[in-house]
Order: sequence, then C-alpha cells, then structure tokens
Amino acid sequence: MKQKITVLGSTGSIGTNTLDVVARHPEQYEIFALSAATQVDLMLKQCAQFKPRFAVMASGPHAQQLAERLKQNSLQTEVLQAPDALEAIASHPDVDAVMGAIVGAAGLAPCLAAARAGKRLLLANKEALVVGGALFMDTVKRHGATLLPIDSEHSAIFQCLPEDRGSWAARVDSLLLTASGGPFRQRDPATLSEITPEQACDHPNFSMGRKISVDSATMMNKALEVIEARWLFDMAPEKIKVVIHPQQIVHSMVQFKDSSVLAQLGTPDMRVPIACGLAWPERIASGAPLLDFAKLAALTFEEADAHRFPGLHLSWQALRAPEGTTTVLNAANEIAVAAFLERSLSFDRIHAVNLQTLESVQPGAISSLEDLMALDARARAQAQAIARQWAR
Ligand SMILES: NC(=O)C1=CN([C@@H]2O[C@H](COP(=O)(O)OP(=O)(O)OC[C@H]3O[C@@H](n4cnc5c(N)ncnc54)[C@H](OP(=O)(O)O)[C@@H]3O)[C@@H](O)[C@H]2O)C=CC1
Ligand SMILES: CC(=O)[C@@H](O)[C@H](O)COP(=O)(O)O
Ligand SMILES: [Mn+2]
Repeated sequence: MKQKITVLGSTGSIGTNTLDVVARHPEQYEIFALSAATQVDLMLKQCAQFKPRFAVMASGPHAQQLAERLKQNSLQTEVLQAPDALEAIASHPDVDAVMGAIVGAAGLAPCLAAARAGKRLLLANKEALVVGGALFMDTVKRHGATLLPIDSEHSAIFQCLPEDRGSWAARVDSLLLTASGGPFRQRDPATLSEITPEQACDHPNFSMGRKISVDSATMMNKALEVIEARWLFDMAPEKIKVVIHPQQIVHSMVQFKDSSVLAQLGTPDMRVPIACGLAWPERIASGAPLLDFAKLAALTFEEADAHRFPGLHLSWQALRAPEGTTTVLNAANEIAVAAFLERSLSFDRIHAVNLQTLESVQPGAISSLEDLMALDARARAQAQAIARQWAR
C-alpha cells in the first residue's frame, strides 16, 4: 500500500526536494497534505501535481488567495489555515509519515502533534528539537513515534551508529559533526561587519533557505546541530565534536571506543538524506548523482576558528546551562538573523544579540509546550530590544 505523506513547509528548499523524491516513486508514496506560509503560486503548482487532500497556508489572506486559485483551476484540494490546521494534517489518522520542514520554532507544535499521534516523523526542522529538547524526545518515546533525522549530518550519524541503541553508551566515543565553514571560512574577520545578506546566503555547497544559510555563515547552524545531536542520539555534550570539512562529501562520522571511525559519504544533495528517511530501512533512488571518487579532489579537514565563529561554542554552553537555555538561544538567533536579513543589524552583531539575550533571560520550569512557547516569546521580546539597540 502507498504511504501517505504530509509535508510541512512544502514550498521551501527541503519541501521541494522532498516532493522531487516523492515524484520519483509514485507507486510507493502519495501526498496527503502540504503546508506553506506565503508562496501561493508554488503551492498551486504543487496541488496541481500531487493532488493533496489538504493544503494549509499560514495566514488568512494567503489561504483565501489559494482557495480562489484552486477553484479557478478546478482543483479539489481543501484549503485550511494555520496554526490549528498544521497540527491536524500532522496528526491525521490517514497519514503515515510527516516531513517537518518548516523553518524555525514555528514548526515545533505540528512536529509535536505528529509525535503525539505516533507518526513516522522525518525531521529537518532542527529548531523544533533545539526548542523542544527533553519534552520533544519524551513525546516521541511516550507515543511510540519513529523519529528519523533529515539534517544531513544527523542522517549520516544515524546511518553510522549501531542499530541497537542500548549499545551506544558502551561502544561510542564521540560524534564528529562536519561543517563547511560557510562562505566566510577564509574571510578576514575584521571585515565581517560589511557582509550583505546576499553574500551570507551564498553557501559554498548547498542551495538552502535564507535563515539556515545565514546560520551556516555564522556557524550558528553547527551550534544548533550540536544541540540537535545531543537530543537525537542522547549523547553528552562533551562527546559531540565539530570539524570543518569544506567539501561536504563526508557528512559526519562516529568515533568508536576502539578508535575506529565510521563515516557516511555522498554527493552534497539533500535528496540523499530525504530519500534515506522516507524509505528507511529500505533504500530508494534519490535523483542525486552518484559520488564519483575518481573525480573527487582532496577531502580536507581543519579546526573551527573560535575567534571567527564565536557562536559555535554557545551550543555547549547552553546545553550545560539550565533547561530552556537552548530555547532562549534559538529565539535570539531567529530574531537576530531576521534583523540581519532586513539589513537593520550587521552580520557581526548577530552573535552580540545572541549572547546578550542569553545573559538577560532566565528560563523557568518547563513542563509543557505552552511553557516553551511562553519562554520563546519572552526571549524574542528581549532579543528584539537588544537588536534595536545595536541597529544601524
Ligand atoms: N535547506 C536545507 O538544505 C536544509 C534545511 N534544514 C532545516 O530544514 C528547515 C527548513 O529549511 P529550508 O527548507 O531551507 O527553509 P525555507 O525557508 O526554504 O522553507 C521554509 C518553509 O516553511 C514555510 N514557513 C516559513 N515560516 C513559516 C511559518 N511561520 N509557519 C508555517 N510555515 C512557515 C515556508 O513557506 P513559504 O516559502 O511559502 O513562505 C517554506 O515552505 C529548517 O529548520 C532548516 O534548518 C536542515 C538541513 C538542510
Ligand atoms: C545540508 C545541511 O544539512 C546543512 O545543515 C548544511 O550542511 C549546512 O552546512 P554548514 O552549516 O556546515 O555550512
Ligand atoms: Mn545540516
């Protein structure tokens, strides 16, 4: 029987890559529901191609526009509006798997809804795990959901780890996350204040959404990925290491107690981890070119420069701090990156906003999604105020 899939964030980089893989296997997968925020034209095209039962838009006006366009084109997809509808399409009884590809903390509630409904959850939306932390993982366990990492580094680690989770503590020495170093790996740190959003979004190997592209440029993406790895693999923060690998052919590695290292390699193309998550434990064609070792130049590795990338170390600091600190860090970073993309904050001040927000927001006790969202809102308000002080 075909697997029915909901794609949250279908108009983004991960969403469109997911649909590309799904379209290659019409005998195995069908699209149950799609969601987007603003891109009505693209959503209309996706509805025409995949004929989902539901399409969810983030705002009333976008939902209305889409409904009109679907009607004009005699398409039957029913249009619904976020936020409640996102949780409904993520947890609907007819759905087998959910791709979490919304950017930012906005994706947390529907991912949790999918977990509570015991779905197979393909998680690209790393911020959901950074914000949700222990509560997210408890929800997955309690409701028997299957959580499959889509982020390329975590997919790599997942593929390298032994199947028997119970053996990890005895066998694994450390997780080695690879990082490209982004577009400014070799740029003079004294010139970081002049960087434009266009330069920051020009990632050396991947074409991604604007927010994650800026995160890669500051290496906050790797900071978020350290936190993501801590939760996905239940690994102590000091056992998670980062090494720069500019070619991004080795997607990450696991070092074992006997000093043996297993790595996952592949073409830098997100359709590879997406296909892996969709079909796991089977393997299906992803559409990505095969890796041609005869044509590969050198694979190189280097240490991350703490002076150039001060944000990277905030991950370990936040993981050692009281619960909720990673929620504060994520909120601050979302605000700072948005301000940078709107050109009101300079690139080098993203870190200043993150640091000052962490210093000034104390998380309280967390026992529910509401607690997390209240902390997220408080941290955002504080980060906004700090970003305004630094505004240019
Ligand atoms: N791109 C990549 O290669 C990788 C991405 N990731 C992670 O995957 C997630 C998605 O990244 P990416 O695809 O690059 O991002 P994009 O910005 O390309 O896409 C984001 C998607 O989410 C929708 N969206 C944005 N804001 C909201 C909101 N408030 N409510 C509901 N929907 C919203 C967008 O809709 P619309 O476009 O219609 O406005 C779009 O469909 C991120 O968490 C990222 O860190 C992880 C590894 C690699
Ligand atoms: C493709 C992917 O998973 C991104 O997270 C990408 O790897 C960004 O890489 P860097 O953050 O190392 O530049
Ligand atoms: Mn990644």
